[in-house]
Amino acid sequence: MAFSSLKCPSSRFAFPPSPGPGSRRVAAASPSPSRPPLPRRFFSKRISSRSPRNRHWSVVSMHEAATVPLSPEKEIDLKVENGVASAISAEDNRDLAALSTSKKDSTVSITVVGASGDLAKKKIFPALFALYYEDCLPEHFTIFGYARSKMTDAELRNTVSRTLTCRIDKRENCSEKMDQFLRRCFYHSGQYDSEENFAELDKKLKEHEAGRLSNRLFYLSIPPNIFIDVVKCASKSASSANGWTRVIVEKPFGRDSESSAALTRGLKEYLVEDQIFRIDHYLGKELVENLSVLRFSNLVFEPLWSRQYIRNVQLIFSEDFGTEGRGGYFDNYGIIRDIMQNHLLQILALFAMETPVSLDAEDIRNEKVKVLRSMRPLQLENVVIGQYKSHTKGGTIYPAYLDDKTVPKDSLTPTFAAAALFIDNARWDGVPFLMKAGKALHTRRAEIRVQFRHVPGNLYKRSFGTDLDRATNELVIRVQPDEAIYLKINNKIPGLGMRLDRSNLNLHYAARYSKEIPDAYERLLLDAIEGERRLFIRSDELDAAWALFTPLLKELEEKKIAPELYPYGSRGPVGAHYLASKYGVRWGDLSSEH
Ligand SMILES: NC(=O)C1=CN([C@@H]2O[C@H](COP(=O)(O)OP(=O)(O)OC[C@H]3O[C@@H](n4cnc5c(N)ncnc54)[C@H](OP(=O)(O)O)[C@@H]3O)[C@@H](O)[C@H]2O)C=CC1
Ligand SMILES: O=C1O[C@H](COP(=O)(O)O)[C@@H](O)[C@H](O)[C@H]1O
Repeated sequence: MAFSSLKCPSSRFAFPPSPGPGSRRVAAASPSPSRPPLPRRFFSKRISSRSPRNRHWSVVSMHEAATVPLSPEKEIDLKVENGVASAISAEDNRDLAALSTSKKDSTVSITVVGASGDLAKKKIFPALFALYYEDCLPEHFTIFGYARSKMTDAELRNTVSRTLTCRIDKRENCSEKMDQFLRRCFYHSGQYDSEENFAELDKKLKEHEAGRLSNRLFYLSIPPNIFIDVVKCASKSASSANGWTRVIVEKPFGRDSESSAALTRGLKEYLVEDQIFRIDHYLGKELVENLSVLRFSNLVFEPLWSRQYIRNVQLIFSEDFGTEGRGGYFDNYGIIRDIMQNHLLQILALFAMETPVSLDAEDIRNEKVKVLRSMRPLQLENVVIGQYKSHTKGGTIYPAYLDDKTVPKDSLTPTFAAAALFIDNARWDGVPFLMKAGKALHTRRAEIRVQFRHVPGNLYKRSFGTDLDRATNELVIRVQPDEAIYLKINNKIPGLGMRLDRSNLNLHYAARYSKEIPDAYERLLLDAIEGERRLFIRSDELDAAWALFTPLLKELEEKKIAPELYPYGSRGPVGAHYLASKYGVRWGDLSSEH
């Protein structure tokens, strides 16, 4: 199967890329004076100037050096050898051309490190299968699971097969596709800090790559304390000798500014920034991807996107289950680090950033960093924390957070937090951005709510009364479940009288689009394979995010602030309402007609 015949959407970006990423990539690939040389040869990036032919750049980039026809007057070739970027000579170019005569000559090897774990089984293998089913994976690919657990290939396949689903339901031959997919999955058992074990993996990968140009993706689905060991061994013993090597890193990226910086330093001893794909799976969610489209491609929204028209913005995450089974991990992090500092803050940055120069990853990430750096560090008086307690309902006893055996009996770790954040720039001066995240609440939901100011004057005072803010427009972007975008408007109730109500202009995805929405991990894995970095977190974004939260986290811990208890399955601590009302805000999700 050739790429031209892929069912996979061939251009996932509606607009051509900006002409500029080349220069930035050069900078990223160049070594800083203090960076030690890369342990192996990281080879070749090709950067094209804008031309009609690279309109489908995401597909082109899937094979980078292997797929782009040589055209010296239009393209800059870069060779990155021992960390040093230099132009490729004509002779090199001929070698490269020979090496890359056809895309059939390249292959992608995906190694899931921590393949025996929960995330690998629950998300990564199913996402890879979905990509395979959609013909989004290249013709030549191999998937390796790597972990310490002893397992044969057959055992891995058996385990993986239990989690694969034919999500794309109306298609036939799903079980045949599953068999084909599983035949391309293999397993290698090894230690995470053994270069020797990674060299064995390298040998096996080479056998599968069969002399083709090899591109390698490592997905670190492991606890963060072993990230550096793995990156060291993989880069020394199992990185690609002639194609790209990329590493997807799962959160948490540290616990605070210092540990995050240390992790980044550790990773950068073996990788350059461009090879590091820090994943935040909320950025791969359909409605989060759509945020920029909604805002920047609709005249009815973009001019309203500022303090002039927006009264407050709410970012809400809630789960109707507790931390059961993950208490050990969670207790070390808490809800602020688990959800707010990453998922909700990333959404906020996308929501509030200025218009980027283009849709290029660096342009978008530059704007996100700017807005994050314009934010006021969080203060204790603008934060409420909570922890769920046991609750009995309908004869069922729901456990308290502290009932988890892996959680210390006196833990003060918050399972709920609400916060008011502010962006001190011209666009958002004075507008509260309210965040709320909690476990074991009454519902599962993630949404963005934008409450607009009231229309000046009070023409309809007989209908609205004096509380004009009750009758403002509200835009709701429901990320999950049941994806939707709806706008609350004031409307005349049909009839001879003049009575108003609030009704929704509703874009309900299930009703509007027949296609099933891909899982966030599918989009992100495909992006990493294609080298598209837009939805991954750059290190300066991460620094800015930690700078906002670190002082607060330290203060909470040093002062041993006790969380307000709330019953399992409730709407959370009352303190969250007081916090919102301090800024004249009502949580939109708690109103009677949300
Ligand atoms: N699970 C989830 O829903 C989510 C997970 N994440 C992150 O993804 C990563 C993987 O998550 P998950 O699969 O749940 O993690 P697991 O705890 O299941 O760990 C994955 C694998 O890593 C190995 N491992 C576990 N603990 C240790 C240890 N202390 N030392 C060495 N190896 C260890 C085990 O493999 P073996 O013993 O076979 O070597 C295990 O199967 C983590 O960083 C997590 O924070 C992020 C978002 C959601
Ligand atoms: O990263 C995390 O996300 C999940 C929620 O993800 P979702 O896609 O199911 O909404 C959360 O449960 C977990 O605590 C957190 O680590």
